[in-house]
Formats: sequence, C-alpha cells, structure tokens
Amino acid sequence: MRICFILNPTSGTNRTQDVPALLTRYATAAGATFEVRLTQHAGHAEALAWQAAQQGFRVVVAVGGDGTVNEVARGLLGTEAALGIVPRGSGNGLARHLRLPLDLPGAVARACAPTFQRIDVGRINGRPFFCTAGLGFDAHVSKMFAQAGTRGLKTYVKISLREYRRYRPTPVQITLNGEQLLDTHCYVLAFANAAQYGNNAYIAPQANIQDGLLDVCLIDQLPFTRALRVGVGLALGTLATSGAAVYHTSRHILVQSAAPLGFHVDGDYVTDATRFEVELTPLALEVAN
Ligand SMILES: Nc1ncnc2c1ncn2[C@@H]1O[C@H](COP(=O)(O)OP(=O)(O)OP(=O)(O)O)[C@@H](O)[C@H]1O
Repeated sequence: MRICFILNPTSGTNRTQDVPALLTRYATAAGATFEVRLTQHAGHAEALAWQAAQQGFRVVVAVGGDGTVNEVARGLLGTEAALGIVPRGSGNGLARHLRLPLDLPGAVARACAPTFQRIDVGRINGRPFFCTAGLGFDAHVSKMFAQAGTRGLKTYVKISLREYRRYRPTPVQITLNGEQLLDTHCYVLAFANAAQYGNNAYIAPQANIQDGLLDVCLIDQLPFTRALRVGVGLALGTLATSGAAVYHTSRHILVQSAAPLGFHVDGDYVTDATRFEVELTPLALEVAN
C-alpha cells in the first residue's frame, strides 16, 4: 500500500519542527512505502491530492489544519484513494470526530496501518465540506479571523467577543427536504456533518457522519444569557439539550436570506450570498482511520 503525505508547510504553530523529516522518520519506522509532497500555495493541496490518487496512492494524507483537510478531501472525491489526516491545525474538527490520534507520531502510525470507512460529504452552493458549514455569525467570525494578523484560539475568542457586540440576526426562509418551511432569523445556521467545529466545540453533538443526513442547528437570536448557554453547551457537548438552539435533520436545505450573509466551509470563510443550497451525498468519501 502506497501512502502520499501532503504537507501544508504554513500550518501549525510549531514552525521550528522539521515536519518532512519527522514524517519520513515515523513512516519509515512503520514500514510504509510513502512520499512526502509540499504545497506551494493555498488551494494547491486539492490538485496534489487528485494527482496522487491518479498515480495509484491508496491513502492520501492531509498534513495540516482543517483547511488543508478540506482541500485534500476535495481532490479525492470520485477517486479510489482514501483520506488520511495528520492533524496540525488548531481546530482539527474532522480528525477529532474520527477519533484519530492528534500527535504526530501516533497520527503517522495510524495513517500507515489504517482501517477504512466511508463518510458523508456535504455541499453548500457547490462547495464540498466534510465537517461543518454555516451561515451567519460563525462565518462572519471566520472572515474576521482570516483578516486578523494572528491565528490560534486566543485570536478567535477575542474576535468573537468583539463582533458579538455588533452582529445582528438576518431574516431568512429555510426549506428542509423541499417540504418544511421555517420563517425565522439567522444568527447562526450550522450544517453539521461531523459533531464539532473543531477544538471540541460541539455544535451538533448528535451528528453522525455516516447517516446520510445533515444536522441543522439554528440559533435565531443570541441575547447575552443565551450566548452564555451556547458557550457552555458548545464546550460540554450539551447544546442540543440546552434549549438555546433548535435542531432539524435534512439531506437537502434551501435558505433564502433577506440580506447578504457570509458562509463558511470547514471554518474557512467563502463569500456572501442571499441564496444557499445545501446538500448531502451519503458515503461519498473513503477515510483511513
Ligand atoms: N504553501 C502554502 N502557502 C500558503 N498558504 C497555504 C499553503 N498551503 C496551504 N495553504 C493555505 O493555508 C490555509 C490554512 O491552512 P490549515 O487550515 O491547514 O492550517 P492552520 O491555519 O494552521 O489550521 P487551523 O485553521 O486549524 O488553525 C489553508 O486554507 C490553505 O489553503
């Protein structure tokens, strides 16, 4: 079995580590036949992953954060290769959901001796996501986060608190499965394939990544007391029973917004739109875990 590691050299906080050398050391120790390839720019991992799959690599491993995982996974859709993950980001949502090792030696060892399973794949306005996508406040925060000079959890919390004071919900119409119509407001509307955003922040604790359904989490308003309950619910995995959010499950969701709303895929801000089509393709990606 041949394994291709695709490394985003800009990911992770520890820049002093020689990651290619460590990958080589741990993969050699595991007796693997492998190659390490480095991305040269944002978006490059998708093309590298697709190319590796065409070259017959059985497992293509994203070495980076959720952005790199999204790119590699996108490149593997419709191919014969499985996605592996060596997590090096701050959130690592999909790796945590799949209960993959978070340390470098452990994750490399797992990627070299995996079991295989298939997972569902979401799409929002045509963009694939594997963990979560969403509209509203969380997307707005990802946009601000991308523009901030620094990264990490501290910056994220700081931006969230600052923007919370300014952000207002937008009127939206949500259609679930072509039937159920909700006339409501969007503070946060999250589409969860996996249970968490990353960092063990559980937006949809019940989400099952193989059930052919997205868990749709709606927070229509966020006054201060509810914000506290949402914060505690995210951290403890109790949001679904806290009463602070409403949940639905659906395979196909349409959202019409009264004003442009930002959306994110797997934590990365994409753009603003007023119409959103969200779909799920059951078991469309093989993962190595
Ligand atoms: N060689 C590169 N140079 C610049 N940017 C890159 C390169 N390779 C990948 N990227 C971009 O870097 C972005 C961030 O990467 P990624 O999410 O993997 O790491 P991270 O930001 O450290 O993780 P996290 O988001 O969990 O904190 C990705 O969106 C990707 O497109």
